[in-house]
Amino acid sequence: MSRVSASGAQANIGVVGLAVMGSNLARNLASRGGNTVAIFNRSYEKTETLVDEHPEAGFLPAKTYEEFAATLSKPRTAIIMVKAGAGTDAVIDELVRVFEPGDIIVDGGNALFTDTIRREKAVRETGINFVGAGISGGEEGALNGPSIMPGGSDESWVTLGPILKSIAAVAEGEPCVTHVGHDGAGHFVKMIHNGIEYADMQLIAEAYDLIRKGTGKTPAEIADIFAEWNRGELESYLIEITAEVLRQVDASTGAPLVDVILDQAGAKGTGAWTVQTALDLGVPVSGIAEAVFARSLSSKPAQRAAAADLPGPDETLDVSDPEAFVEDVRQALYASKIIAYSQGFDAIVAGAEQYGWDIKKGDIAAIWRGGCIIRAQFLNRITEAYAADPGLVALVTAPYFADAMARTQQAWRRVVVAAARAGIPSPAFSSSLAYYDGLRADRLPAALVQGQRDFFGAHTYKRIDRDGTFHTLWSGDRTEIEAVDTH
Ligand SMILES: NC(=O)C1=CN([C@@H]2O[C@H](COP(=O)(O)OP(=O)(O)OC[C@H]3O[C@@H](n4cnc5c(N)ncnc54)[C@H](OP(=O)(O)O)[C@@H]3O)[C@@H](O)[C@H]2O)C=CC1
Ligand SMILES: O=C(CO)[C@H](O)[C@H](O)COP(=O)(O)O
Repeated sequence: MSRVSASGAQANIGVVGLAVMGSNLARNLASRGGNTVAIFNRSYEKTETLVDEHPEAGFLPAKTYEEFAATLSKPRTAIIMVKAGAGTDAVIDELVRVFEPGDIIVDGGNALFTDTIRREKAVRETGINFVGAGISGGEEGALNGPSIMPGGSDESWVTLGPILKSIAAVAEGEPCVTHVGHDGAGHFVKMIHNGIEYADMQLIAEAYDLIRKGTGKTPAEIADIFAEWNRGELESYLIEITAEVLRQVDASTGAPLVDVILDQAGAKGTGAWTVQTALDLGVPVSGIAEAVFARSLSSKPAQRAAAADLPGPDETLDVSDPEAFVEDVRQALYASKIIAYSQGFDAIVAGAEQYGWDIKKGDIAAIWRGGCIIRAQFLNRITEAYAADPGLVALVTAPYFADAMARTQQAWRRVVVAAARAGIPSPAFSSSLAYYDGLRADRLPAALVQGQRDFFGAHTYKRIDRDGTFHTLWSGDRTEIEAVDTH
C-alpha cells in the first residue's frame, strides 16, 4: 500500500469531518506555515467542494480511510470533527483500523467526557494515542483561532501541543490552549464551558426581555444599550453578538429579526450534560440548570398554549426611570454572570477531584479569554483570583467578585422583585440570586428537611451543640437516641 498521496506529497496533520467546524479548522491548519493538511469526509462531495473552493490551502484529499492514512507522515495525527456520538465511534473504528501504534487520534467534537474516557482506554490498548479535545469558537473561531481544551496523555501533548498552539486564538500574547488533564479532562472542561455559555445566553436574554417590557425600547435601541455595555465590565463576545442580532432587520417583513424568529430555543445537549454531571457530583449549578430548563420550557408549544389563559399579576412593569432601570438590569446581569462562572468552576473542581485530574483553574480561565463563545473581559479576574488563592472554595468569595456582589446585589434584588411582580419570567436571574443568598445564609431551612427525613425514614441528623448522629423516636415516645449515620 502506498504511504503517499497520488501526488506523492505527505501531510503532517489530517482532519476527518468537513462540515462547518472541520472545514474551517482544516483551513486554519493549512494557513499556518509548515502544515500540510490531509482531509477526509464520509461523503466525498464535501471534500471535493473544500478542495475546489480553497486551492490556496493545498489540501491533500482522500477518498478512503486507507488513502487518508497513507497520506499522513508518521506518527500520524488526525483531528476528528464529526457529529458527536455514534459518528465519532464509527470514525474512530476506521482510523484504528488504518493507523499504527504511536499515531494520534484527536476527537475535537463535543463528546460526552465519559465517552472520551471509554474511548481513550480502548484506543490506548491498540498502542494508538487518543486525545479528546474540546474546541470552542464556532465557525469563525475554527477558522481564525478557537479556544482548545485538550485532554489525553502527556506523550500526545508533546506532539500535539505545538500544532494546537499554532492554530489557537491568542489572548494577550498567549495561545488559548493548555493541556487540561488526562483522558476526558478536556471534554469535561468544554462541557462546563458550554454550560456557562447556556447560562450567560439565558441571562442576556432575560435582560433584553426586561428592558423591552419595562421601557418599551425597540430591539435596535436595546442593541445600542448592549453595545454600550460591551465597553464596560460586561465586555464579552456574547454581549457583542447580542447587539448584532437585535439590530438585524428581517428582509421579508421589515420587522426586527428577533420578532420573527420562533421563540423555541433548541439545544444539542451539552448544557443538559453539564447539569446531569453536576447532579451526579452534587454541585448546585442552578443558574446553568435554569438556562437549560428555560430552553425546554420554550420548546413546549402545546403546554404553553394550554397555559396561556392562566391568571397573571394585576400590575405591569412600571418603570418610572428607564435609565435607572437599565442600569439595575446591567448590574443584575453582571452579578448573575459571576454566579454562573462560580458554579461552573465549582463543577470543574468537583470533576477534577472525582476523576483524578490536576486541572489548573486559572489556566482554564486564561484559555477562555480568546476564541471561545464565553470569552469575556472578566476572565482575567478569575485567573487572578485562583493565582492569589489556588484553594479558593467559591469563586464568588474572591475579593474582586465579593466586591462586585456588594456593589450590585441591591440592584439585582430590585430587578428580580420587579420581574416577579410583573409576571415576567426571569428564572436565571432569580435562581442565581437565591443561590447567592443560600450561600451567604447564616442558617438554612435544611435543618427542617433533616427533621422531616428523620421523621419519615429514620435518616438521622447531626446537632449543632454536640458530636454524634441522632434519631428521634417519632412513632414512640419522641425521645432522642444516638444512631448510626445514614446520611
Ligand atoms: N457547530 C459549532 O458551532 C460547533 C460544533 N462543535 C462540535 O464539532 C463537531 C462538528 O460539528 P459541525 O461541523 O457543526 O458538524 P455536525 O455536528 O453537523 O456533523 C457533520 C459531520 O459529521 C459527519 N458524520 C456524521 N455521522 C458520521 C458517521 N457515522 N461517520 C462519518 N462521518 C459522520 C458528517 O459527514 P457527512 O458529510 O458525510 O454527513 C459531517 O462531516 C460536532 O461534534 C459538534 O458538536 C464544537 C464547537 C462548535
Ligand atoms: O460548542 C459549541 C460552542 O462552544 C456549540 O456552538 C454548541 O453546539 C452550542 O450548543 P447548543 O446547540 O446546544 O446551543
